[in-house]
Amino acid sequence: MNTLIAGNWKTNLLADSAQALAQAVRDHCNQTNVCVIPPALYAGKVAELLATSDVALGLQDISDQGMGATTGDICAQQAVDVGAKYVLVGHSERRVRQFETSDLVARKALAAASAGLVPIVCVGESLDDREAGRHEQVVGEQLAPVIQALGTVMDCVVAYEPVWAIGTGKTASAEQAQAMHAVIRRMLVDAGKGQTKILYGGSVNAANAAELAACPDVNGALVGGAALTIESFAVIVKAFTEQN
Ligand SMILES: O=C(CO)COP(=O)(O)O
Repeated sequence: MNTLIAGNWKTNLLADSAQALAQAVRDHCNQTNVCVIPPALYAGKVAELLATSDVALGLQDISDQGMGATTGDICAQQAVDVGAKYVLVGHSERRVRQFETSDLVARKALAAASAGLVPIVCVGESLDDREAGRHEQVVGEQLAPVIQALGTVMDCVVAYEPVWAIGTGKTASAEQAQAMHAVIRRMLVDAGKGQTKILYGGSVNAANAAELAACPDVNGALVGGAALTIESFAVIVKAFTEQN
């Protein structure tokens, strides 16, 4: 199964609903190519619920620093300790609201990989960038420092999430997604990382998943809103699993 379908729960859900959703994913999508990414506060409980399943756990962010004096952060070693396999770095909500630079994102990706986590590196252009025709350049500039920082590390995932498609109900068309994924693929191939999975994220839902999954360079999905109900998430998981 050369695909990955990750549900990013962002800052949604409380303890009870997070546990109920984890149980539902375990019961309906018990596959090694599925990952849930709950709020960090609930990661321990979710990890317990997933312990006997094939579903992987991810976290939404980590510090670029190791253990020590970084109040409020979570370090890579702690993410491993709680049972995480994946960690998102560079989500646009953090690039925009927490002013994260691509250099910081690259350091986070390296911190994750060095601790044995698989970083899911998020890249994506704003609406202004797309309308100005700068989208490929912007995504290239976001990805380049990460590729350089990761060096010979092979176990990473890239998620292309156009900012204008996140939470807006406005998905990139299959053509737009494939075109950008092909650009990303070329960069990865040039760096000797051609086998890296490239996920698409941004208003993926039960209705559009199959069309996106059919794109040759779309190897999975990073799902936000539609990952919060098992009905839609299970349909997305099935669509990508069948294509890959
Ligand atoms: O940001 C996303 C996943 O990380 C996408 O969110 P939506 O699926 O809600 O658009």
